[in-house]
Amino acid sequence: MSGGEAAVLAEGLSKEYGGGRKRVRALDTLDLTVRRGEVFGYLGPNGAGKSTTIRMLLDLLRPTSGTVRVLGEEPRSGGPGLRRRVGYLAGDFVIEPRQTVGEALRFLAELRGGVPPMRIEGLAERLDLDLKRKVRQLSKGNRQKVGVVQAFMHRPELLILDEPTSGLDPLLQQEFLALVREAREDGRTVFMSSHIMSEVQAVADRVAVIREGRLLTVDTVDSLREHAVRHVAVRLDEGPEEVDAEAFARTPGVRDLEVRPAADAAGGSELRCTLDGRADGLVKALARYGVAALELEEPDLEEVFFTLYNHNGGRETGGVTGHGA
Ligand SMILES: Nc1ncnc2c1ncn2[C@@H]1O[C@H](COP(=O)(O)OP(=O)(O)OP(=O)(O)O)[C@@H](O)[C@H]1O
Repeated sequence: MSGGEAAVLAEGLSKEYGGGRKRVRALDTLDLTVRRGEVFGYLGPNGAGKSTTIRMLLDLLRPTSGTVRVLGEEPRSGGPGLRRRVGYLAGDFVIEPRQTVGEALRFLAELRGGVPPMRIEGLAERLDLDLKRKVRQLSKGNRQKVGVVQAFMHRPELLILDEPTSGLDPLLQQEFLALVREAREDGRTVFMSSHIMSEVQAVADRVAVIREGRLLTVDTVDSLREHAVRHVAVRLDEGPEEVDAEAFARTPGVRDLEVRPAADAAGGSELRCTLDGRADGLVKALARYGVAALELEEPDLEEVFFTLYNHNGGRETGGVTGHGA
């Protein structure tokens, strides 16, 4: 095993479906490195190419061109040995409907070289999954839980999760995110795709954003947050006529400035603006005044993604939501 290598390495990875006039370029010369031990979010709207990428990592699809390595091996030649080191949750996870959940999981556990029954029971309990139910009786959310358990149960070095929280209710999404954090604490690597920023920002160290098969950006969540737009509201003791609005408007990062009399009759004024990036300039400009109250909204990374999706490359895309749709 080559511990120093990246968990996932893709170079010039491209995939085309179909031929002739029906040809679809689903992925276009993608370069990607997922480091060992990180939680890596893979974000993009529907149809961006996320599942296509993931299927190539698992050798369920072969690239049209380019190369990919997973845990230092080529998916194509890694065989069962490599598959045991990886936990995979497919976007369209399906299992044999006639078995009970427990039987299905025990069967999958055998394929992965064995898993202590307590481990399966513990995960099922955390996700509130009944092992005695027949698979065919399960709701979509419960089937997704089976998918989560089978991906995590053998403590794989690398977890590859395609839209893992789809169908899970909010409480279980939290439990799922706790599992992801625990995997990272154990030094394992998680690669998870999503079209929802909020769930990824809660756990990911870095995120890649793709659209129409191309990589738009790769960055740490912290850095994205630092560069994100925030809405600011400040209550000043001074009235609007005493506030130098122009000086504020010139402050680096400040946009959409408004200064108006405070809503109540107590005098003073209310300053509102949006802030791009760091807050230093604004804080220094405010220091000249009496600041009665200050609200600095947490940066909304969803806005960053809307901007990336909609302004990079010019064409509009849909399919991005801010909530667990
Ligand atoms: N088997 C296929 N044959 C033809 N085109 C395909 C096939 N699979 C995917 N595509 C197309 O390739 C593009 C990328 O699809 P992909 O499923 O990888 O996107 P995705 O980001 O995973 O989106 P979603 O979240 O909707 O699954 C889309 O335009 C899709 O229509």
